[in-house]
Amino acid sequence: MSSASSTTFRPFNLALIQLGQITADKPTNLQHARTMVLKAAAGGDDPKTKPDLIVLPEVFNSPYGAQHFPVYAEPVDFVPGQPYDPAASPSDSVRMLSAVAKETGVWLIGGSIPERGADNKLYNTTTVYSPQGELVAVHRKVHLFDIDIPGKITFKACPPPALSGLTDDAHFARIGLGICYDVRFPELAAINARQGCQVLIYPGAFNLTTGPLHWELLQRARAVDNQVYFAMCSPARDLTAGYHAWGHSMVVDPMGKVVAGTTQDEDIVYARIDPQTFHDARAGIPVTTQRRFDVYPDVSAGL
Ligand SMILES: NC(=O)CCC(=O)C(=O)O
Repeated sequence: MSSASSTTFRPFNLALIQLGQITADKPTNLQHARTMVLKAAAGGDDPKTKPDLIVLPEVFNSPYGAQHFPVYAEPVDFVPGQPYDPAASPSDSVRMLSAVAKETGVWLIGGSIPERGADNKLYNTTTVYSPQGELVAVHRKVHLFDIDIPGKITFKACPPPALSGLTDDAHFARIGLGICYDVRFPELAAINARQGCQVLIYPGAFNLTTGPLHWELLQRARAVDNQVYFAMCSPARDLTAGYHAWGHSMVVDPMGKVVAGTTQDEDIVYARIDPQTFHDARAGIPVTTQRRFDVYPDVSAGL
């Protein structure tokens, strides 16, 4: 992994798949996700949108809900620093994601899946693949979604918390990963930005109560706080499902402008990630060099 100061940042194309048709049948979900990755890889109407990096949403292979995660969980058995052959993975999802990344020759952030760890605990896990199909990064959701807004939404987290926050050095940028509720914790994004990430990508699935109020607000806040590109990729809304996702997958630039997005249906959002916008934001409003850790030393501890 390169150091923060030497990280490359080149223009690249990003595609977010706002996946629909997430059913109770996992093989059907995997097949549909694969079809949509192939579609996204072909690019949109404009050939200039052909993506270098494709993203799937949070929990793309299972219905969303703490009662479903133990049923759909798969072992991944990835140990950082040790060789890992995705084609021989015990996870059906990992094998599919690796194969489709290789087939299309694009980088792939495989949304997230319920994972059963070697410790027999459940995790909500993102896996990332190179265009050769290698598993290059794994992120386990750090902050678990556990809220109670009376009369609106109550969601109890099932898996125990896990720490990770791995970043992925793709050839064009350093990309920081989080999952959904992680966006509410500015510290995680700040740490990744200060480790040199220029782009933060969080698969997510907000709901119809907090989505309209906070989904865009939080992404624009994290983008402006850190002067980075920020993107979240949601499942499409399915009112017949137990959990109603907000949708609205979007990409925000380092000035806080929403540069691409969609509404609630299945769709593919294409965006051009432009390092010039990143450099201009940091040159024009130089907060990244103006921080006063002498005044707030507790925040700098450990970073
Ligand atoms: N999947 C999640 O973590 C949902 C988070 C959410 O909806 C929120 O309001 O936060």
